Amino acid sequence: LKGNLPKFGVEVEDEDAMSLMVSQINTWNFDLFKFAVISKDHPLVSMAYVILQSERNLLRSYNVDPPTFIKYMFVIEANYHKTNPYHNATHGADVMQSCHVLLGYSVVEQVFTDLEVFAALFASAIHDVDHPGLSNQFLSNTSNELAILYNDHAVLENHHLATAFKFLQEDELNWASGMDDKQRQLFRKMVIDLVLATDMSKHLSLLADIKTTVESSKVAHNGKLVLESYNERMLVLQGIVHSCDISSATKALPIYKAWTERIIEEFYQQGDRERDLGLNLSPMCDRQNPSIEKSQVGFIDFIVLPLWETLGELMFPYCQEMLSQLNENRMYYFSRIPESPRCSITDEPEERNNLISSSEKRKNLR
Ligand SMILES: COc1ccc(C2=NN(C3CCN(c4nc(N)nc5sccc45)CC3)C(=O)[C@@H]3CC=CC[C@H]23)cc1OC
Ligand SMILES: [Mg+2]
Repeated sequence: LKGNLPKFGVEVEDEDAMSLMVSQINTWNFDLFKFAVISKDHPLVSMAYVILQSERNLLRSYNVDPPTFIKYMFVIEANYHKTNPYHNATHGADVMQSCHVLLGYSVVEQVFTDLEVFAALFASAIHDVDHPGLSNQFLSNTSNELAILYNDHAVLENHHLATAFKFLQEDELNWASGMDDKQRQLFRKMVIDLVLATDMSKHLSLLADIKTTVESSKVAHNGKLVLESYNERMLVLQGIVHSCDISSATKALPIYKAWTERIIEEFYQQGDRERDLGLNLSPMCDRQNPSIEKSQVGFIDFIVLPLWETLGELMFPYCQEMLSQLNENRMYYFSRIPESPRCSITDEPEERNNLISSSEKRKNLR
């Protein structure tokens, strides 16, 4: 079935503009929003084709029929909700492209087999398919059928995986029929382990395990990571995919701000439903009590920075640009944390004179 596929997997208006973007596919500050426009709203199909076929020639390595693979990716892309401000196909393409950049660094290149690289890139592409724009906690709190089906454990992540693999069962979408059974079994196992590791409730244990590996990891004389067991290799790949899933704050500020606006609007939409249902509002979900700047600083300080610092150690000297961008982005939001609302005592004129305003305090701190 060798239909003549378009150069980028999908028909585009402006081949030159697309070629120019694709020439930047290995850069960290790739503009996925622009790419979504140029690919005529097929960012995931074209990203998957460009990376797996044109850049890495992985489809041929596993006898994957390109037209079948493209048909499958169109179905995956169509099952990302376009109406989600954040968890849509552009996010899937973003995590896949970020993963492609990290796996291209020499410190990990040649360390992982082609099948492991293929599994990590594919897992990134499908890791949020059919995301409802609601959190695991919300699905459990509302006894959603998915929470019942998966017994409140990694509900979304189990659903993304089951959705992606269910489509693979359909003959006209089964691009993996060319793999031998052993490869297909290992590929499936790795993709499952990788997507389940994107569940934020696993973050602290994953980070602790990666830290242990960093301490023990022997970086060979040629500057390559030496990873013995399957578990160690999987752990590093899980760390890479999870880091890419929460990489927004390490990107150029305009890109980071765009992702922040999107996740906050998605959280607000969940909060609107929680308010209507008389449920307690989840953190960061109350549009009537916005805390965007504080939430970003908190997310960076407690989650993103500790993870990326550890990844920076593991992949040293790579990932240093991400860390400096992360600090710059942190300062952007930290310096915009609004003054705390005045408390009652400042209503009395004499008390007000005694209190240094919080912005003056902050100035002194700088
Ligand atoms: C661009 O900006 C963002 C992008 C994504 C998210 C996400 N956030 N969370 C959780 C993170 C922990 N969360 C926290 N909860 C509490 N109580 N305190 C605190 S302090 C700090 C956080 C926090 C809950 C949401 C998810 O699971 C998403 C699905 C998968 C990966 C990351 C996604 C967040 C962003 O900016 C905040
Ligand atoms: Mg997810």
